[in-house]
Amino acid sequence: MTDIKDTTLRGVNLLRNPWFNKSSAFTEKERDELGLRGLLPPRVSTFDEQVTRLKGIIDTYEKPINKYIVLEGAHNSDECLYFELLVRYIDQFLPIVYTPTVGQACLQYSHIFRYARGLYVSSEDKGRVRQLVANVPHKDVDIIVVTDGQRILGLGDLGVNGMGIPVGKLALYTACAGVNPQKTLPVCIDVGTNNEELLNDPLYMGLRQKRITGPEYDALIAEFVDAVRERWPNVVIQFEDFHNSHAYDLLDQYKDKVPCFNDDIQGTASVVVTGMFSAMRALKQQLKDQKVLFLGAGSAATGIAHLIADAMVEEGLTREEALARIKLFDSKGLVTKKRTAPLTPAKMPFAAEDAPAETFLEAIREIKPTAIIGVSAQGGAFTKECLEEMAKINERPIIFALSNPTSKAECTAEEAYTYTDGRCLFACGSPFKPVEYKGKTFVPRQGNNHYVFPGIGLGAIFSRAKLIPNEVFLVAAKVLADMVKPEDLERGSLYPALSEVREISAEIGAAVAGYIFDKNLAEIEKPADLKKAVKDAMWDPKHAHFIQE
Ligand SMILES: NC(=O)C1=CN([C@@H]2O[C@H](COP(=O)(O)OP(=O)(O)OC[C@H]3O[C@@H](n4cnc5c(N)ncnc54)[C@H](O)[C@@H]3O)[C@@H](O)[C@H]2O)C=CC1
Ligand SMILES: CC(=O)C(=O)O
Ligand SMILES: [Mg+2]
Repeated sequence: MTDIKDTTLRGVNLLRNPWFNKSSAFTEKERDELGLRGLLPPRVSTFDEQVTRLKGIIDTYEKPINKYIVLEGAHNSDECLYFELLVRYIDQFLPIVYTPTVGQACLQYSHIFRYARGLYVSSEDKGRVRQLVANVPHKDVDIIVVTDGQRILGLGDLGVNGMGIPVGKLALYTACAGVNPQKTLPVCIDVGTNNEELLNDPLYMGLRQKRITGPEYDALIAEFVDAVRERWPNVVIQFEDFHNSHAYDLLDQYKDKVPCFNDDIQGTASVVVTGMFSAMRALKQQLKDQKVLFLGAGSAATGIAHLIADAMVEEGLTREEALARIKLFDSKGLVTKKRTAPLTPAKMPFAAEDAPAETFLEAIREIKPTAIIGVSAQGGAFTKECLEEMAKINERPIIFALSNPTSKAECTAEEAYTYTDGRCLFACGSPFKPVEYKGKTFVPRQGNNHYVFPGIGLGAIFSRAKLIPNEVFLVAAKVLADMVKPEDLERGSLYPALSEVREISAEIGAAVAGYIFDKNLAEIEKPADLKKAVKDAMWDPKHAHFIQE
């Protein structure tokens, strides 16, 4: 037997270490030689038996949040077992460790907290972030997901409670793309919170202060980026769920210096462009002929809008023509050049000359979009009237209700199919069950960055990318689109089944790595068979052997 794990841990310390613990699966010989004899029930379990046992425990809980708590228990006691469960039952457990339940977990984070995981950097740590980073037990870290908790899904400012998101995203890196969990690090930057409810919650675990911002904030982030790069020079940094007021600034500041990306701006754009490509296949139309109206004009909307424009330009439009086909409607109405407050550089290119509409419904009537894309965190904002209007204007309207968690979705799948008389092409941010409408079963799938960020990160890690160019997000969108089968489209699915996600991530990983190699942005030699090399590099959840049997 090869691959013998080397650890100095013995006895109970081994059982308490989630990277090495096999619990009841430690073999007779391991129990003898590692000081475990007597610390476990006598019969050795198989891995399958352990999976069955854990699944059985989780299945006894009805409330998703309780399933989350039990799953996190497993995450923190035996990572292999946790990830095997996720991989085997991805459809069942993704909605628990990710949206929507992770949203609930973040809301309650300081009340359900049991195990510390990852790295917390607070504004009180200014000047000593290197010491904090030195305390991290990981030898190597390939990828960090970092948030400051200010825009957690569509739930707003959750301060340090936002740590649930980096933890969940990194769980997907391992389950969906085979990134070694021992080389992943969730990070929460705590600069305070402006959420009064949390500030008044006696159990809240973050700093009890209003958020710091400005130069002090920038300096803390810079100190953090420098410290992690000093210890792990190739580490990929994924910025996640930062408020719009910081998201673009951070990306602009670091994208040409370190291998990083903003998942909400760039990962989301990639997955939504895939959804549009699939819709084009179903409609037998081209992207360059669409008119897209967004509800929301923040990080996600502008990221998507720019990548859709890029894809339209690839189809032959000039940039000006492409931009003119896209409009944004935000909390102040249609984004126009007539606004008194200056528009952000991300919004500016899409600004209409004038505001012919006060409400979103009026905007639909006026602009006559072929697609509406909701990234506004306004649950129910795609009203019956909006959906009916879209169905009046279009034979097959494109309706993407992408806000998370489910409570923030602009409409449900059922509403979308019902109010468009079963004619719409629909995608959602959080999962919805299949919908029966007039004898047909529609299977809505998620236009959620989870289809792409694990593969993009995998490609960047594999190639030891120096930088992550924006073009890879269109590369990933095309790879994912190619994996959508005619049978998927038949059922109204604009994305492949989640059960294929490891294959999807391997394909995206290879394509992204290929792009990075070709642009001379890789720090290693390109292997002859890149796809095989990427696949071979993926980590599988299998318990280690500690002793030659
Ligand atoms: N499906 C997916 O993969 C992703 C979904 N999202 C979701 O998109 C939502 C927005 O995320 P971000 O763009 O990062 O947030 P953001 O805060 O940057 O943008 C929100 C936008 O919604 C607008 N808005 C607020 N109230 C509105 C109203 N009543 N009517 C019209 N517009 C309104 C705001 O003006 C702003 O432009 C969140 O719910 C998030 O969960 C974000 C990233 C990925
Ligand atoms: C999916 C995601 O990244 C978000 O809702 O923020
Ligand atoms: Mg996000």
